Amino acid sequence: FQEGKDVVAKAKTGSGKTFAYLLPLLQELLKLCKEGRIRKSAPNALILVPTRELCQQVYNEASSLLELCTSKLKIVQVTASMSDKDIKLALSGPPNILVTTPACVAACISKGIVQGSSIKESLSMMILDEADLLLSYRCEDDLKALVPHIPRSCQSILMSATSSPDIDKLTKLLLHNPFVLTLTEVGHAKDDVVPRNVQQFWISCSAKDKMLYILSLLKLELIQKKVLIFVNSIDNAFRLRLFLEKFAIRSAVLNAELPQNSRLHIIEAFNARLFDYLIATDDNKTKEAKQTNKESKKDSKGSRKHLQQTLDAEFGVVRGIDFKNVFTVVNFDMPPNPAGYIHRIGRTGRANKTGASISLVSPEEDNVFEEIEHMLQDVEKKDTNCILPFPLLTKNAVESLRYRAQDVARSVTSRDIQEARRQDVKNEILNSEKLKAHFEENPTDLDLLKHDKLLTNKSIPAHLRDVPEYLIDPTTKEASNAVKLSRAAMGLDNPRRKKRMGFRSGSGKSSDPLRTFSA
Ligand SMILES: Nc1ncnc2c1ncn2[C@@H]1O[C@H](COP(=O)(O)OP(=O)(O)OP(=O)(O)O)[C@@H](O)[C@H]1O
Repeated sequence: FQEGKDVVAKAKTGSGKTFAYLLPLLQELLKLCKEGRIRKSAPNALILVPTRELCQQVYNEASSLLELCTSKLKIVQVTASMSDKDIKLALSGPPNILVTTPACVAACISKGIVQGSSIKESLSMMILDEADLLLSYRCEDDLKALVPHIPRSCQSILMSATSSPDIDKLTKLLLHNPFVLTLTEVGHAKDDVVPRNVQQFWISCSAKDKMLYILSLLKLELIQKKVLIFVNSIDNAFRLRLFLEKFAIRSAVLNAELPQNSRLHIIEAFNARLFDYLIATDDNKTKEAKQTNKESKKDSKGSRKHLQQTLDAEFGVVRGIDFKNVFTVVNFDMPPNPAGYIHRIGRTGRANKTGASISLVSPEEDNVFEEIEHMLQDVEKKDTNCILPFPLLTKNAVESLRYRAQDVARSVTSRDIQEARRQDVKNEILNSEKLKAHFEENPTDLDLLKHDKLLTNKSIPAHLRDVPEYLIDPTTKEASNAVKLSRAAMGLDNPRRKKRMGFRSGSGKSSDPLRTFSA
């Protein structure tokens, strides 16, 4: 980079790519400042990310580094959700660093908010972060619109966790004879894609038994918290949340329908361990989003359609997001392809922490599971299976919960799901406004961040809240105790540590039904 070359850098998920490009970028800008070579008609550095959530994350990380710098560099983030007036205001100055999405920068150029000629004059550096995802967010045309305005002298860095034809396409489009850097962990193969500290497991089960299996994993405490659960549709997310709620397992749902403030606060609250289970849809390419695009053209009335229209085209809450201390990632629904799998399980095992992933694979998902296994075997050049059968859940343990699970699953109707979905968006819109005002005044107060509030107000019967001792076989009891012991060994239940992480005092074991359960 110091030689002025473009760089394509590939490194595993969670390995610290953000600082890896921010540090040289800031160093270069500070050098230009010192030498009086900063041009001021447009931003000097452009950081392009695929989603709004990543804009916020990168902006936060860069701001934390800038606070440590002696020369003051100005950074702003702009996204398509902002009004033209706010974007103009943000870009006045102009800032030294602009964090944005390709769609937003293309819109700024086409609306004349930023002049192409000014970019050509001022831009010294461009970063394409999460480059493997940029094209999947339909950004190709936006990037092509930007190409004529990038000066030949601009140095570009492309960061990616996976290799793909999209990366090659982007490299050809935007970089000049780049230096390709593949960063590996010490002692590991060059092409490893999954961090070695993440153990991967799978469970074979029918699609209709998935609720039963996830209930067994969570209720019998066979997996380590915090848990991030992926589903492929918003309806599935609410079906699962309502189902778990009936067993006193509280969770929050993260999806494209929610206002941006709420999405960001849900991530913050989850990071601060205000709740342990987060159910997430991957991105805006869910079944509903595709449907919405068609429907919204036809009809703009009706509450369901209206809700769906609020799906955010720049949403991508999961990929690239730096979730803190997620121990287990569960694929309740399998991702559509191997790259999706890599990004999902990359939410655990970040910054060399230990993690695990568990995939529930139905016969209909066998094909994609095989593709994933092949990809891992090919890439990691291993003879052995990379994804092992999950050893801690016995057939007996699952069967002991079957009747309860089936009864409860039947009681969650499509109507309940639509109502819960509507209610959640309504709550979050209210929350979002309150939160905005509140956090402006009390930036450290996390009290309002209760995204796992009960969706129903019916009380939970004791036989669903607690699993009776006689239903739990000795093997499961042993496994559950082992998980608890390792949790204690990691200090996750230490009250001081909890306080540090943002738990309020008074939320003790006796007041929380989740914690009263004993296997
Ligand atoms: N040198 C370091 N030592 C310890 N932790 C670090 C270091 N550098 C970065 N981190 C932390 O590692 C975590 C992951 O970093 P980051 O989000 O940049 O990963 P990434 O490689 O971009 O992942 P992804 O591909 O999933 O986006 C962050 O919490 C970051 O603060």
